[in-house]
Amino acid sequence: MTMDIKTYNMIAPEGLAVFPPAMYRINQTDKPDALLIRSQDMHKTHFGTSVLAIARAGAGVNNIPLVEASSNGTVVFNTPGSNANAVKELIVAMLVIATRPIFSSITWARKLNGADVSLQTEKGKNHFAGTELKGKTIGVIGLGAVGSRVARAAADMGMHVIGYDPYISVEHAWRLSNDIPRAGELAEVLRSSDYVTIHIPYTEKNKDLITAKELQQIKKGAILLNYSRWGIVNEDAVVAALDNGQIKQYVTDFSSSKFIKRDDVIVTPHIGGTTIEAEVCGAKMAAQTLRKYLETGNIVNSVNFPTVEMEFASALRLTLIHRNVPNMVGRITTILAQEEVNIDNMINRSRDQIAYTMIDVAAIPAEKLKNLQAALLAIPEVIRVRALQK
Ligand SMILES: NC(=O)c1ccc[n+]([C@@H]2O[C@H](COP(=O)([O-])OP(=O)(O)OC[C@H]3O[C@@H](n4cnc5c(N)ncnc54)[C@H](O)[C@@H]3O)[C@@H](O)[C@H]2O)c1
Ligand SMILES: O=C(O)CC[C@@H](O)C(=O)O
Repeated sequence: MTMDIKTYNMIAPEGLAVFPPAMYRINQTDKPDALLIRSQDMHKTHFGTSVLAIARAGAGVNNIPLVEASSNGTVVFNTPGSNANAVKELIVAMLVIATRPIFSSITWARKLNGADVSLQTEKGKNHFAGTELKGKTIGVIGLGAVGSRVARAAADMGMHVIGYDPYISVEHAWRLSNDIPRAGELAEVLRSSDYVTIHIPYTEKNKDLITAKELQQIKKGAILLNYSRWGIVNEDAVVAALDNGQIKQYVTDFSSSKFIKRDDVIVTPHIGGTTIEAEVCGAKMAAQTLRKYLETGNIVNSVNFPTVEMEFASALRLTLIHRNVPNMVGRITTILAQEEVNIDNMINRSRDQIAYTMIDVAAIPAEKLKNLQAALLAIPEVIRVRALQK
């Protein structure tokens, strides 16, 4: 088996090294079996039905058309938590940068000259008094991989933390210690926080989560941080809230022409996950997840398919992507029975409109396998059938 992988964006070489050259070709065809991407806008990038899977090295998947991918039978993966520490560390830095005049003091100190620089420094430093984070309240919206780490770090710096995440996973709830209270409503967080930091995915539901109404509820003079995505915070509403003094500063990873040259907006160029460690971790995780799927059919860390794992112990594995409708298992196994193929092991899982079935069987002659695959694909609700040799 030789498979083709196509990459978009800069993928760390450590990730590409996960693909053995004897089995995989990288960027050698326009009809790849799988894609390995970062922020490439796949809504605007054509990917054909040859693409079995797309792995996103990173957390956000709003750059991938998930509904279209599911209906093509394309499994989409991300790398949960791979860059969460990088974002957390940047948030800690941005909280301090927003709170103390670090850049202006450095710029001033650089301009000094003469033999008495140290004296001038001591004299001038009073212009650069900041405040401390300790004792202030921070609202953390979204308590997943990033938000739960930010909440912990803020608490460790002596901040009062209020979390808000109505959909928190059991795993992340466990990670969050009991000393971090959780609010039942967004307004509660906005009302009482000196800093509000947002760590949620961009989805239709989260579009414009923070707009004029929410910015009216926010504590006067608060600092708002958005290291999640464009579109979650309404830019016009932010500009208005800065102009009328409702918020003191907006700190974001997502640039806009509306923010250029504003002293009360700090923009970083989407570098939340841009550390060597996070890029290596994300690329390796994405590549390993792709290999697992391509070679065994097992699915982990998918954002549009169920998690499905079964030990690959037989000579042949059939994987079927199909619509999630009643009696599919019955129809599939009937065809196997008609073809006189005995099932060694089988698993079926579903997620929303899509379902996935893996069936392990003993070796089958090539012609018989071809007929079996054709018969399975002829079931109208079946989208894709693969046969994997162990
Ligand atoms: N700036 C960057 O470079 C960078 C890096 C990593 C992640 N991100 C962004 O941050 C997002 C979060 O990353 P993560 O790794 O923590 O993801 P995650 O999936 O681990 O956590 C997201 C959390 O947000 C919660 N949530 C969803 N909608 C919510 C809402 N309306 N209110 C409150 N909580 C809500 C979910 O329940 C989940 O717990 C990503 O989707 C991505 O868009 C940006
Ligand atoms: O690939 C990147 O650098 C961005 C990553 C980040 O936005 C994410 O969603 O994980």
